[in-house]
Amino acid sequence: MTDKPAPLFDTLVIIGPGLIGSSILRRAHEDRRIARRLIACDISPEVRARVAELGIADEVAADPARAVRDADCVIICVPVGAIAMVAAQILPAMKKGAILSEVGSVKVTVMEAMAPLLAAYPDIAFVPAHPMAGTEFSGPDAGFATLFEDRWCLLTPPAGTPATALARVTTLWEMMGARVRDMTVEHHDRVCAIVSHLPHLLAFTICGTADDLADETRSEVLDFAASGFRDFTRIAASDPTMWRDIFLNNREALLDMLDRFIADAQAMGNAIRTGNEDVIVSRIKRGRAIRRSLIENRQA
Ligand SMILES: NC(=O)c1ccc[n+]([C@@H]2O[C@H](COP(=O)([O-])OP(=O)(O)OC[C@H]3O[C@@H](n4cnc5c(N)ncnc54)[C@H](O)[C@@H]3O)[C@@H](O)[C@H]2O)c1
Ligand SMILES: O=C(O)C(=O)C[C@]1(C(=O)O)C=C[C@@H](O)C=C1
Repeated sequence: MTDKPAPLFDTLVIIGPGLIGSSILRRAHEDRRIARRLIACDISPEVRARVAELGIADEVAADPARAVRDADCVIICVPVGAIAMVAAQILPAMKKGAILSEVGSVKVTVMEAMAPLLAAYPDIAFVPAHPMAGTEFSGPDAGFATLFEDRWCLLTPPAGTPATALARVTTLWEMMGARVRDMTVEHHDRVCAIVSHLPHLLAFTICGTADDLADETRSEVLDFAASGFRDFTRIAASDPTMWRDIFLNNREALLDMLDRFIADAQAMGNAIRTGNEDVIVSRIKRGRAIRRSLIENRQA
């Protein structure tokens, strides 16, 4: 008889088991090679009760400092603006050698807020991660075990991160089904500004613009929304707290991408105004090519 190999972590703690946190829990609950013991901790009593009902964690806790005491790895899955506050609550309680991670959609400001906290705990390895996967839904009911399948997970380890900690977090995300890439926090925030944050800004804005139109036009928007507009409304349905935090924390990169977008949109407007078919057609062809390459890379 062969002994079963030890799981990647003995105790894995998820703080904030919403869409992302509960998806990690679901996957780890299905695949017990990831962790022997799963603990979920949330500030909301309703979320805690729901996670207990769903049965996706071995324990559900209210007090973050108590929840992390035995953890080998803690992943903070709360909105970007609350990550450092949660870290300040748990770092003093974590054991030496443990790994602290988070899944926030913005990295520069999180790293700036975390650096002074982490300086007091040199024995904790901090390995930020960002799974490029999600939906417009939030909360523990929205999660699913295959959310990260074939998606990218971007890691932004600070200089000096122990190689073993980085390797374990890489393995964790690979076991979640993701493909993993390391990058700097600055590069991460610029990439996400164009591929995720600007598209959401445009979606929220176009829905607002349509809604601001006269009553008669608004009814037409609703009547005929089973079209291109509908695709914008999906991401425009996303959580206000999460997106407020993303926009305010990735301010510079997002505003830079917005300026570039406005210039390009104006160029397209000019082409339409002057009847410049070549510019119009080449833009459309570029869009089609990008869509095709996403499909080929299994990202659409
Ligand atoms: N939704 C996405 O598509 C997506 C994708 C990748 C990364 N992210 C990032 O992941 C994080 C979580 O997003 P989500 O969509 O899972 O959010 P969510 O709203 O579904 O879940 C967040 C959970 O955190 C809890 N929470 C909030 N403040 C807390 C605190 N101080 N202490 C303990 N618990 C707290 C909430 O009660 C909630 O259960 C965010 O930082 C977001 O930017 C989101
Ligand atoms: O698919 C969606 O609904 C998402 O909004 C997911 C999405 C994205 O923009 O791609 C949103 C925010 C994240 O940080 C990562 C992924």
